[in-house]
Amino acid sequence: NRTAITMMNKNGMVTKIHTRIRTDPFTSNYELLGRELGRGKFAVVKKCIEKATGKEHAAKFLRKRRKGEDCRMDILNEIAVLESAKANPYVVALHEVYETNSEIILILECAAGGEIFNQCVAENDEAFTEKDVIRLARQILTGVACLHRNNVVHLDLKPQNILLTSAIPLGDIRIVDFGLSRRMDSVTEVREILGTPEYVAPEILNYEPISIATDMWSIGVLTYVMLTGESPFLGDNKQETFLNISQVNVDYSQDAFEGVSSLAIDFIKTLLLKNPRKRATAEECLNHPWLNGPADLYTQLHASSLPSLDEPETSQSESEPESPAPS
Ligand SMILES: Cc1cnc(Nc2ccc(CC#N)cc2)nc1Nc1cc(C2CC2)[nH]n1
Repeated sequence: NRTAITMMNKNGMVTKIHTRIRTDPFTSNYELLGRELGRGKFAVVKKCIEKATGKEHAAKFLRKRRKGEDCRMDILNEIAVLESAKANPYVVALHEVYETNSEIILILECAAGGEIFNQCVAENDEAFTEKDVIRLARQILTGVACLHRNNVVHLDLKPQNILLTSAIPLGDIRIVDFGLSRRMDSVTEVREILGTPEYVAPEILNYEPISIATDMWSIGVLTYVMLTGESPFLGDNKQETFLNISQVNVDYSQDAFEGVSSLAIDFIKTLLLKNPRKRATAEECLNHPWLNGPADLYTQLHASSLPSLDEPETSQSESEPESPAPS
């Protein structure tokens, strides 16, 4: 049972973690529930119950040895990032850490609503309304703005890594999986290829420096998926997907955005820009009119393809936006 660990990563950066790493048996204090919540290449997540309190948690089992390499430092990096985000209401909370010979086990807050991915691809009334997306996007941006203020970049933001405290009624978001995250100090340029093909930014494909703007690209993709249910760059294979990203081939047609306001499209366009320096920051996004309008009325009256349903057909062409609604 150690108290604080100071570690040096390959860039020579020193990181300190304060979470006690317990070596008594995890099963003495937790009961595993059969349901597997998620599975990554080197991790599996299962729901568990803390015996002392009866509280539900998510136990993330991380293998220390991967492809013959000792990856303990990478896991301690994930713990350090979670610790640094302890005050961030939209980042999943870290409760305890256990270590065995082969694994490190993170006991994390359980977000019972699951991945927003499920609602992104849901049909009809289970899918998000634009008003839902505005509220969720504000929470994601608030959480990411806090990470970026601490020079932490997530590098794997996607609908599978944004969870909900509750799906029905729609709860709050929790950002999870900091397995690829980095602390961006001014010196080191992170150039390894990371992330999930559909959501990675062009600079990752070109092995150019990664920055907090890399996360902003992914938020653009995430918002596109939440509003349309489609993944903007997904091709029939990896090469096609990479080409779509590199050329920023995005479908902003009224077909793709049926019933979605033109302000929402403007918002996405501030993020899906090839040049990272031109992308909006999380703070700038939070000031975008799409996220600051009179929600209901505005989005109804400005849905880019539908005339407002309760208005008689006007001579105006459908695509012309009507005068802004009275506040
Ligand atoms: C109900 C539930 C359903 N599906 C997932 N999926 C999922 C997605 C990404 C990762 C990748 C990670 N990390 C792990 C599981 N997590 C759930 N609850 C969690 C999951 C967690 C912590 C983050 C594990 N708390 N509550």
